[in-house]
Amino acid sequence: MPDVNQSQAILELSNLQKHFGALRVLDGINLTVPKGSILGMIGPNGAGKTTLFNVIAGVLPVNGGAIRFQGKDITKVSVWNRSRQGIGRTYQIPKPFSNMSVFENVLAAALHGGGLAMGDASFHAEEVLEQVNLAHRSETQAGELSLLDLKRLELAKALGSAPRLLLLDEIAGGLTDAECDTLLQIISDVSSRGTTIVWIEHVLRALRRAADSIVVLYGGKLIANGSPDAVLADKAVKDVYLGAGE
Ligand SMILES: Nc1ncnc2c1ncn2[C@@H]1O[C@H](COP(=O)(O)OP(=O)(O)OP(=O)(O)O)[C@@H](O)[C@H]1O
Repeated sequence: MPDVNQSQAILELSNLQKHFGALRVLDGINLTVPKGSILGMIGPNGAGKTTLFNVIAGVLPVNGGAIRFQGKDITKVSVWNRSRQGIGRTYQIPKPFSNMSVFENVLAAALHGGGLAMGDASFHAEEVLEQVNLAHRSETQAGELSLLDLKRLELAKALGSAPRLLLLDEIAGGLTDAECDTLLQIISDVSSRGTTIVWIEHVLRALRRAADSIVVLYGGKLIANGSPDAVLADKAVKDVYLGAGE
């Protein structure tokens, strides 16, 4: 990753620590995410990737270290406030309100996550559904969607709060190659509109195509950080991760 001075950084993690009892899941994470970039994150199962997202989003408190977002220390800021400040996320297992329509799900995100008033939230929800190509299913109950459309909805819900930083947690999992390409197109469009993306993903072909750089989490630390080609060719990375098979 190129050197980034503070004005170009949207997110800065300094010596982050997160422990579950004796388990040091995050053990001194230092990371600077440049504004406008797509940063891929990989690591073996259980490495702590989702925990890192939970810490950045404010769902879990840290045991040490600091998180700066858009130049401000947000280490002790509530999850609700972080969302209002511009941190959005998707979940590994999408859990929309199944009995609500697609539109209502995104509207709820815009109202609660984004803090928009009803009129603005409604307008924004329509825009976001256009952006992820789900507008034609606005009135469909979320529980009736195909996997790809569920992923589109998960993305739309995250975009509902108009994030400046979007955390994607394994959004390409379970899709066919063609479906993955469709999703990549949408994510690339989100990025080109100025949203910074940190993307945890096991589908490496997706990161290879989309990411500006990739970091590898292992043993509580980031053991690699560089261009997709360099990181995925790195011997230490292959040993701890790719050994499991791409
Ligand atoms: N709330 C919690 N309490 C105790 N241990 C937890 C908690 N959340 C996660 N862990 C543990 O922390 C470790 C990291 O889990 P995490 O889900 O962050 O890994 P991951 O890298 O996202 O894995 P995967 O690729 O399988 O999604 C695991 O050993 C997990 O069991």
